[in-house]
Amino acid sequence: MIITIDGPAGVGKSSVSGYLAKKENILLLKSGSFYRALSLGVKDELAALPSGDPETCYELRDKRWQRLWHRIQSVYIRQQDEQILLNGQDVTDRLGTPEMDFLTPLLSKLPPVRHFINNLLRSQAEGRSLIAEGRDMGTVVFPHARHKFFLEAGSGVRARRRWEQLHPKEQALRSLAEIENQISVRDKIDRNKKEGTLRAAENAHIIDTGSLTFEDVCQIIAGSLNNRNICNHLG
Ligand SMILES: Nc1ncnc2c1ncn2[C@@H]1O[C@H](COP(=O)(O)OP(=O)(O)O)[C@@H](O)[C@H]1O
Ligand SMILES: Nc1ccn([C@@H]2O[C@H](COP(=O)(O)OP(=O)(O)O)[C@@H](O)[C@H]2O)c(=O)n1
Repeated sequence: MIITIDGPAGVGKSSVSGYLAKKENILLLKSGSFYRALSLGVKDELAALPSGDPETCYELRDKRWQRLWHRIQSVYIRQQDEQILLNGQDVTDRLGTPEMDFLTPLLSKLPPVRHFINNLLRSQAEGRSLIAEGRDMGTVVFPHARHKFFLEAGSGVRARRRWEQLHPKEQALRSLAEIENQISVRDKIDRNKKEGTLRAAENAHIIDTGSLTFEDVCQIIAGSLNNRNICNHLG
């Protein structure tokens, strides 16, 4: 059984899918973590590009692109339990930084990068029951998934949730408006990708989480899965 949960940043994908995967004792594949790990792996090459954006050199297919592509193909990413290993090293705690928030959409909008990660995700999933969360799990990576969900909420609500996740020291340094702006920039890139566009699959159950609690969302999904064992202590 494959369950997909897609949606934009801060909408609740990772917390809801993490909870459900634990309750069901099935694999959770966080596709964003794979894109983030790849960005971390080629961060120096990205920084060397003008404006740090690889799109131009990809379109020109020039030497800089060949160097970057060669480097991408040499990166080895694997999920082990809940950890993400980059070339054998646990990098899970290094993936959620503002730098990775910025770099990852720039890399993930390139079609060959998406094909590279899609193959990795499918190979991790082979023959297993799982929840896959991200942007295009229900539309591209697992189009035949039995259960598809798409979470949405306004950027203001999502920014507040992200801000509340920060340590008080970081909250003092970053305003809500700055975080909302960064989320909107990321949404724009993710919604305008040539491939793997952020959008709901036609047969996805769309849930607006903006005015719902975490528990509400879990219950709606559990109800839709028609599985009383999931979230049963919540209801
Ligand atoms: N329905 C909800 N209402 C309020 N807060 C939520 C809800 N769902 C998730 N959260 C909280 O919002 C924050 C962002 O959620 P997260 O699951 O990391 O989003 P995403 O994976 O979509 O970026 C987390 O602190 C999470 O606990
Ligand atoms: N299936 C996916 C998942 C993530 N991504 C990219 O990776 C970035 C980080 O994804 P994430 O899921 O870790 O981000 P959050 O929604 O948790 O903030 C996104 O902004 C996308 O650019 C993607 O292109 N396709």
